[in-house]
Amino acid sequence: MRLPSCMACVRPQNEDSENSKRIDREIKLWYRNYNEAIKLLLLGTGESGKTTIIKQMKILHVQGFSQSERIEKIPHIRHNIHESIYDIVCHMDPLGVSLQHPKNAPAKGHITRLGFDGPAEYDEEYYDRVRSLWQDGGVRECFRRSNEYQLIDSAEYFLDRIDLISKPEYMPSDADILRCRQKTTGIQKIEFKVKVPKSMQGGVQNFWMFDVGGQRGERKKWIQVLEGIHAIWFVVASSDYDQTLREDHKQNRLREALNLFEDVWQSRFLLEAGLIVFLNKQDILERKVRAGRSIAPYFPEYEHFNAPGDEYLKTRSFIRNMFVNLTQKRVERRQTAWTGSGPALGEASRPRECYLHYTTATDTDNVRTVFWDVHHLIVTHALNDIGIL
Ligand SMILES: Nc1nc2c(ncn2[C@@H]2O[C@H](COP(=O)(O)OP(=O)(O)OP(=O)(O)O)[C@@H](O)[C@H]2O)c(=O)[nH]1
Ligand SMILES: [Mg+2]
Repeated sequence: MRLPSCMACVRPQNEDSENSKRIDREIKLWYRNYNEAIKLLLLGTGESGKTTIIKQMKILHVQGFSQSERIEKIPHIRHNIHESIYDIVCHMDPLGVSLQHPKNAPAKGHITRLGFDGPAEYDEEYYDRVRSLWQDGGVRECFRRSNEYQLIDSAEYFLDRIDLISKPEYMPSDADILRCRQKTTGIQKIEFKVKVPKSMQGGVQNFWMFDVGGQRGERKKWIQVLEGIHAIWFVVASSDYDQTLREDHKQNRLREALNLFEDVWQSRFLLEAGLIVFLNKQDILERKVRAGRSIAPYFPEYEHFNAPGDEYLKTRSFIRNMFVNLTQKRVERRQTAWTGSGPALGEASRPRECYLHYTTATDTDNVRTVFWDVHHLIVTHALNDIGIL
């Protein structure tokens, strides 16, 4: 890591050695304070779970969600209900799926006419329509085929809770906030403090965690936060193997994650940053695979892959393996939409390592465990960088 240029000019000319030592001490102290925070950056494609991890950091390391923050989420949660039912019913005709009960046709027509934005007011009449549609076998059939169109992951979670959410006194729980889907645009930062073990100089360590939007149109903003990052958490929606991107209906979501990971791994801006991959959405992956939806039609290489365990364990090992393989490929510095072009700056000052974890970002206990596993690694990496360890 380089000294900031403002620090390079504090050393006076013709200093005596005592003075020099004092100034060195001051610089080191100043440098410590200046770089006090360990900077983590969450990267990954759209809907992989980056913001959900930020929310977990708020639950685990800040004071959680205040009453006013919970109230702020209510319109977004209600809109998640609307966009879920809207996207399902709008895809029934294109997929050739009919309503089980023709009496629900007026409700379907009404929801479709409301458009994506939804009703001006979420009243009892609106919720009754959504409720009867969600109980219709045809709507469920179209929901089961949601990998063939774009539907938020929390659709079932919120549609199942419509009775609770429709109440005037409804207040979102932590679980509801973790499930609420709002696309990130721009860059957001959360700061928190974590105790450092005594074996590693003790005290308290500040963290700054940056969250960026993962959809293609958002990635050109990433360059603004790459400088001085200690570790990247690269988040992958492992369950997306049979889905296509919202922004490009021809591109498989998991393939996009693999391509993006390769760009990040090879980026000359991130050579010194530690890299931790979160193979996220394990709960959905397990459910899908156990329901008989194999990864093989989308990734034919799976047929030749051998690993112990049942179909789910084998699938998750296969996905892990695809990411590990990319870290073992020869480095080819490439121009990408988000790093621009320019000369390579040389290789990293130490061998690069990549750590992979299976995660379910909506599960606070799981994120707590994974955070403690990676925390030790990140602190070591960062303290090494500033010459403290
Ligand atoms: N079931 C389940 N849902 C998850 C998991 N991780 C994230 N989600 C849900 O997936 C949706 C997308 O998550 P976000 O955290 O908004 O994704 P993101 O990576 O920030 O997406 P962008 O902001 O578009 O880049 C949200 O509704 C989350 O609740 C998971 O492990 N399991
Ligand atoms: Mg986000």
